[in-house]
Amino acid sequence: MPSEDPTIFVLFGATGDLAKRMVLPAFFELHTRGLMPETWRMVGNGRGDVSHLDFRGHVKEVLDEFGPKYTAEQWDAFVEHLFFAGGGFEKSNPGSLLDVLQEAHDDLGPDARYIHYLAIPPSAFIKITEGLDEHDLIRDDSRVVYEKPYGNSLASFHELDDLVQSVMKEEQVYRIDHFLGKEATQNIHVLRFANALFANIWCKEYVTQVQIDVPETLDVADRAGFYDETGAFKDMIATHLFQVAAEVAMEPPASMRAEDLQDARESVLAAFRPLEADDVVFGQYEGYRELPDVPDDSQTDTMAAVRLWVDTDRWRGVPFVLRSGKQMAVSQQKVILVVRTPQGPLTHVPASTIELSLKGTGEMQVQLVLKKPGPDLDLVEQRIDLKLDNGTDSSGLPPYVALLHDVTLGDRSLFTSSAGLERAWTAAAPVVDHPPAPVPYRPGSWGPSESVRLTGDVGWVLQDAADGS
Ligand SMILES: NC(=O)C1=CN([C@@H]2O[C@H](COP(=O)(O)OP(=O)(O)OC[C@H]3O[C@@H](n4cnc5c(N)ncnc54)[C@H](OP(=O)(O)O)[C@@H]3O)[C@@H](O)[C@H]2O)C=CC1
Ligand SMILES: O=C1O[C@H](COP(=O)(O)O)[C@@H](O)[C@H](O)[C@H]1O
Repeated sequence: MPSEDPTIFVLFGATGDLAKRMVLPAFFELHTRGLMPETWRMVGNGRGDVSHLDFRGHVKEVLDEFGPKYTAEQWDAFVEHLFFAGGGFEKSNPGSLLDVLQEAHDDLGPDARYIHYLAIPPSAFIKITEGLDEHDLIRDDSRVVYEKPYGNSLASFHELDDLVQSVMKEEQVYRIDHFLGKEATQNIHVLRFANALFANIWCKEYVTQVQIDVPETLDVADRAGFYDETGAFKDMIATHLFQVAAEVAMEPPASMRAEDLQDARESVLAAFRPLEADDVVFGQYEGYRELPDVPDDSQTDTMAAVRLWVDTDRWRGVPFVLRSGKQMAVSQQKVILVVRTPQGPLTHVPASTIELSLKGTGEMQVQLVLKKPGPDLDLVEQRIDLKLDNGTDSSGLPPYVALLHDVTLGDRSLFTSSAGLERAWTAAAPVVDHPPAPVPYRPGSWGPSESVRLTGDVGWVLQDAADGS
């Protein structure tokens, strides 16, 4: 359902990497699916002087590389909405943005609302926010989308958020964490709250460990400068994987409305125990320091694993073990609940697992212990595989498309809140303040073997399955 409000999107960082891979294709997909507001314009912004025509050419190239297949008619209908304002944008110098916005208002009317999207490096968030305030571009109906990471530490989170809260209301802020926008992440709620089979075992009495394992084969060569300042812990663990952990660990919300879901996530984030040194292992792949823009003595983590404790009655004593890294053995995104073995007549039974893949529309595997057909009571492990789009005719919306759509509709349920992020950075603070030295690992491996210690007797489920152990 599209919004009826005439809308001017301002895309800061429109020529950048994220815009190219995700945001511009998301605009196109929303438009071709008929989900954009009825009247809209997008004004790209950047520091260079790019004509409207050149920007349109750039967007076409981007779509050819990263977008869905499209027809000439679809492109023609889309391109007329695209404009560019160059010369940068800040408090002391707005470049050409104000003039280009005036032209947009001449077309869409003086009351067209603004949706600002900051697809720029986090170091520029403050400068652009101050500029928006100075030039009266945050009105009562405006919305502002911030990319992640929203802060790099508890202190920098506060510095940014204090400014943001002073120039707009919390309801106007959309802090993106695209893992919350994944179809499969949203399915965690439904799987759990719609099926007693899962609802009843979603607690410490039945689950012995939760693993959120996101190894990537990707390297960081094309964004090494950014990555070296960030590292795996901040890029993935304290951001995306903490939010996914909160989705898994939350208490049932009062309803599925945005405020109730956010409340449930915030409450459980407050129960994340600040990490201790013994709960963290950092790795760095061999060869990383040879990349351009990476110092020879870089201590940046290209892999991080943590054991997180969630101090609620539901989860006390159950480790949530989170791992992610670059140049690892496989690319997977799994939430794995390791289920306790029942007390009963069968002994030495392997643990069963519930595995949820966060990729695409999601998949679920349940690993069960069954009787091997035959005269003896031999046990065998079997997997049930379920594609979560099975039996439906819908492929869902990719995360950036879904989240941008939610921004146009004013639905903040899949965005992080100020209180929630403060709690996440508080739990992460001991590691941010005193990061451990990274242990070297071989590219294409599972990272340093030291991380196995965090999983206790369980071991890394994904890794053991791949190794056949
Ligand atoms: N790339 C990715 O895969 C992902 C990125 N993100 C987040 O998205 C945001 C953008 O990332 P990405 O696109 O990779 O970054 P880029 O380095 O590509 O920067 C985006 C654009 O921002 C503009 N820019 C750069 N520095 C400044 C500055 N100091 N002041 C104003 N504008 C500036 C540049 O445009 P110009 O030169 O035209 O001014 C640049 O093209 C970041 O917050 C990042 O963490 C999140 C998930 C994934
Ligand atoms: O935000 C980020 O996410 C990607 C992984 O995203 P996905 O779309 O493949 O699920 C990660 O590779 C990147 O380092 C990080 O900045």
